[in-house]
Amino acid sequence: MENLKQAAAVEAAKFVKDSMVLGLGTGSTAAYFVDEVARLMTEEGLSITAVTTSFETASQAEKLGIPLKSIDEVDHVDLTVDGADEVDAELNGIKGGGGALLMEKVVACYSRDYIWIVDDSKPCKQLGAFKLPVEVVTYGAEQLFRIFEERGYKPSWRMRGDERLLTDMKNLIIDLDLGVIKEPEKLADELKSMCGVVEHGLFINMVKKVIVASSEGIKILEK
Ligand SMILES: O=C[C@H](O)[C@H](O)[C@H](O)COP(=O)(O)O
Repeated sequence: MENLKQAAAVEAAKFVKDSMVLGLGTGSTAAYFVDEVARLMTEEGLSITAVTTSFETASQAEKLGIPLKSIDEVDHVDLTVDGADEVDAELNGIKGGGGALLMEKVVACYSRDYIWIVDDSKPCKQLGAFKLPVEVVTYGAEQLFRIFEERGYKPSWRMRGDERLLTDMKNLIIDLDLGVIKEPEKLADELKSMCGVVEHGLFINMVKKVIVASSEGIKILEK
């Protein structure tokens, strides 16, 4: 599995050009891409500026000497490369398994190009086997949890040890166990309209290319 994640990351690095502003994703697959960007800088002399999607990725990039800026300090992002938890045939997906969905979505929104790198366990027919993360402000979170229960969305708090996980942006995550999501766009609209919901892990019509690594090799899915 680790080899596949790395293979997808190395493939994505082929789209990196000198002087780019890169968005660096979060998670075990994206971490290989961050390593690869550092290698391109040191071994091939590329000059890169990066924007990160979590404190965890920022810490990795800093250790590797990749120059970082915040999303508010750059006038554009050329390319963002990130992992995903599920990807369907339309290249819609679920992200946020590592709790970084909000910063990931913000950086993706402001990126000119956006690629996902996944191993072959991630593509699926329909989204929903993976619990859908919803990031909510702490104030009123119990009300949202109760409403999700009433709607049959089987919510659970994202935990870190015995405590509710606080995201990098100091919010909570409620995971919804929805089963097959028949109408992702409708659900996305519903969630976005709920008071106190900051963001959800449905990434619809955002990614242009998905690099899938399997033991057979690399496959690139494009819109
Ligand atoms: O919050 C985490 C992110 O959305 C990750 O990109 C996603 O969970 C995939 O992570 P991994 O590559 O570790 O499976």
